[in-house]
Amino acid sequence: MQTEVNPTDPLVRFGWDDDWTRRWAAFQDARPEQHLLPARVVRVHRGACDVETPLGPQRVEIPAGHLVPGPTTGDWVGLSLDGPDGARAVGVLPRRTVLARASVTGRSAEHQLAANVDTVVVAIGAESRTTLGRVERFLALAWNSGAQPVVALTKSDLLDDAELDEVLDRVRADAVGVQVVPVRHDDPASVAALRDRLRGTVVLLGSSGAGKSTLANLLVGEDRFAVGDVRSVDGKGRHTTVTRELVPVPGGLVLVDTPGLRSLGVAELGDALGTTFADVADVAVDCRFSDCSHTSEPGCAVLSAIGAGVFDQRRLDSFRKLEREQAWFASRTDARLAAERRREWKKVVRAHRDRHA
Ligand SMILES: Nc1nc2c(ncn2[C@@H]2O[C@H](COP(=O)(O)OP(=O)(O)OP(=O)(O)O)[C@@H](O)[C@H]2O)c(=O)[nH]1
Ligand SMILES: [Zn+2]
Repeated sequence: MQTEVNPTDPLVRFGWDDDWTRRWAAFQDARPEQHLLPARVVRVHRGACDVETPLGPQRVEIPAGHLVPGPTTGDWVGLSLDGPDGARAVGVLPRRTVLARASVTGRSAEHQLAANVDTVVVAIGAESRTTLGRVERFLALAWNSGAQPVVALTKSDLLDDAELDEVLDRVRADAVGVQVVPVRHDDPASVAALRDRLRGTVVLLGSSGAGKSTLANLLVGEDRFAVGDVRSVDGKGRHTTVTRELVPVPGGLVLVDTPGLRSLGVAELGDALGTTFADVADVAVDCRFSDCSHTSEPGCAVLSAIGAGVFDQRRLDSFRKLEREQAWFASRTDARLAAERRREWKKVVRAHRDRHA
């Protein structure tokens, strides 16, 4: 008896699903003359990537500028095996989602953290009194990527029941449309409850010490990620996971390990800001003036809602802060584009002058 072996089966552990089968068929149809293999980017190096292929892991060279967009962790790529010097990536499959942030260097280019993420787990230490503004920022980042956010309220064992209920209420009120799940490392049932809400490729985001590595280990079922007060001795400060990796989780998830996001900028959030602050945005449509700043205008529905206790002033402030940041980012991007246009224009002018000199 013969059973059909699907050549992409080994990739299921790395997130291959029916949707990717379809996307892959379209990708191949566009390149009928090539023999291609699908592969997922597990780790990105300068000029090369580690990928997982149906034949196992492999390192492929990616010459600078060879692939646009450059592959990022989580991308699916097409590998050609026809070349003289081993596997070569010929293209990146259209992405389902992209998790990105404004670059740490302050330059205006977005910094891509991971591609094709389905679920973003925002880890918040229940005991940490994390400013909720920070949570909203992580949520906005998640919504903006196209992935579904879920909040894990970690270390819930550090609070008594009454305290936990209070924190849960507070976080649930601010995480509009997002499941908030309390977890603790000594309670497997709490981890299972979280896991039930995850699907596909999963990223853990959260402040340093929020318990991401602990949670990752619990999900994977082994101690793969360094936990806790490990500090590097190179003087650079904290020890965190430095390479992003895809780790298959038993039961069909793929975990992307991201280093602690220390300076988390908000790139162009677009609609994501409105989704994160759906409660405020829903009310704001009832303001008398369409450009209401919700500070002192008559007929401001947002201020009325704050007065009536629908949400608090802090939430509005947080919304405004992220809005300002977004506007700043957009202006930086505009400035950069304008500078590029000027440079292009100078080239044109110079070429013109040279021709007529
Ligand atoms: N009491 C308690 N402590 C926890 C729990 N989860 C994590 N911790 C502790 O919190 C500390 C930080 O946990 P990590 O998992 O390293 O946090 P992290 O978010 O990965 O931190 P970075 O790697 O710096 O980003 C460690 O000392 C953990 O032992 C929990 O459920 N309960
Ligand atoms: Zn208003």
